[in-house]
Amino acid sequence: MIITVAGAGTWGTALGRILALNGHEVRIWSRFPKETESLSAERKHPNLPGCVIPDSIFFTSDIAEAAAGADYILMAVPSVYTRETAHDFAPYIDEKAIIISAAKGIEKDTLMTLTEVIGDELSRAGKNNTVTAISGPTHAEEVAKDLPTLIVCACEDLEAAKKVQQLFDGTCIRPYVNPDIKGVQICGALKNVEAIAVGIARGLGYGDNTCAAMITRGMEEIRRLGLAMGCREKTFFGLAGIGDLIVTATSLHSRNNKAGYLIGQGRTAEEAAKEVGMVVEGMNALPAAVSLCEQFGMDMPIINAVRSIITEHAKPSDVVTELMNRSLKME
Ligand SMILES: NC(=O)C1=CN([C@@H]2O[C@H](COP(=O)(O)OP(=O)(O)OC[C@H]3O[C@@H](n4cnc5c(N)ncnc54)[C@H](O)[C@@H]3O)[C@@H](O)[C@H]2O)C=CC1
Ligand SMILES: O=C(CO)COP(=O)(O)O
Repeated sequence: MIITVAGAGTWGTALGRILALNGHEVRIWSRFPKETESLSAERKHPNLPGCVIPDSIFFTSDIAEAAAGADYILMAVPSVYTRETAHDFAPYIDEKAIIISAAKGIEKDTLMTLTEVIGDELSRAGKNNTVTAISGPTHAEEVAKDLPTLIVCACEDLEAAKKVQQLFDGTCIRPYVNPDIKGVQICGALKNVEAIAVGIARGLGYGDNTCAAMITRGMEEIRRLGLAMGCREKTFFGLAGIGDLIVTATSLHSRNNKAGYLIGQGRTAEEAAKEVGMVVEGMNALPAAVSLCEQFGMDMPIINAVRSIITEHAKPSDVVTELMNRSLKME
């Protein structure tokens, strides 16, 4: 199969590498010629130490060249660039190509999932390609080392989801299928905000009890919102749900967890994001998460706590005191 990866960050590169090693013809596109030229020449990614990029991968910053004849377009740019990238790719995408969204986020102004954003741009260009999503506990740094990893391939069209599943069969990634494409993406976007909260708790010096409690209650608030949005309950207890929240809230690879830790240690959100130096999707997703809570009338105390700290500059320790002193409830 010909697979075009849009996005030459750590995730696009790690996915491109395993798909190329699995026998597919892989092209990786980045908007920035400097990035593609350096990756093509060096065959290594600055943020994936020890990972060798196969010689067979072709890098380009030319969309027409990247998309021509591709069977799959795998979108791996950060969520805030998904719409413009889908818009720019749309005219060049083959009508039979399946789109795979690998980024995690919700569009701030429309509250669309990223597959909805991509579908919207395709339909504006007169296209109706099937759009799928992949998600799960998947740090690029570990996939780049071929460590066993599990994902879900999500699409209401199960045949399309199974085709995406087939692409990964034989790699270090064991792929499952999940028809609940909305639930999978709500989990992927919101777990990043919850992971910032857990990172803040760590940065404040709290212990494993606190972190486990926040992961558990964080998942519960995502589940409540997801159910109100019509998602499948099982998704929240699966790879894209609790699986991804656990890895993001506990892994030293996690940019969201790291940004939260730095905030807990006293940095501002801007300073923390700068220090992390890669995309912190939980910060991008925060406004949409807050809007969804309001729209669906949901009480989401941990997401609200992150909002108070990041957007209202509340003192993290005061916010934790407030959380602990909320009225007593049934679990
Ligand atoms: N890194 C990981 O372990 C995983 C990341 N993801 C998701 O994948 C997405 C991408 O993340 P990473 O690869 O880690 O990001 P990254 O921070 O490594 O890379 C950012 C990339 O964004 C691209 N970019 C910057 N401005 C752009 C623009 N205007 N248009 C198009 N591209 C632009 C750059 O080419 C750069 O390579 C995120 O949504 C992330 O949540 C999902 C699973 C795992
Ligand atoms: O989505 C991810 C792991 O599944 C990556 O998380 P971070 O963006 O926090 O590194």
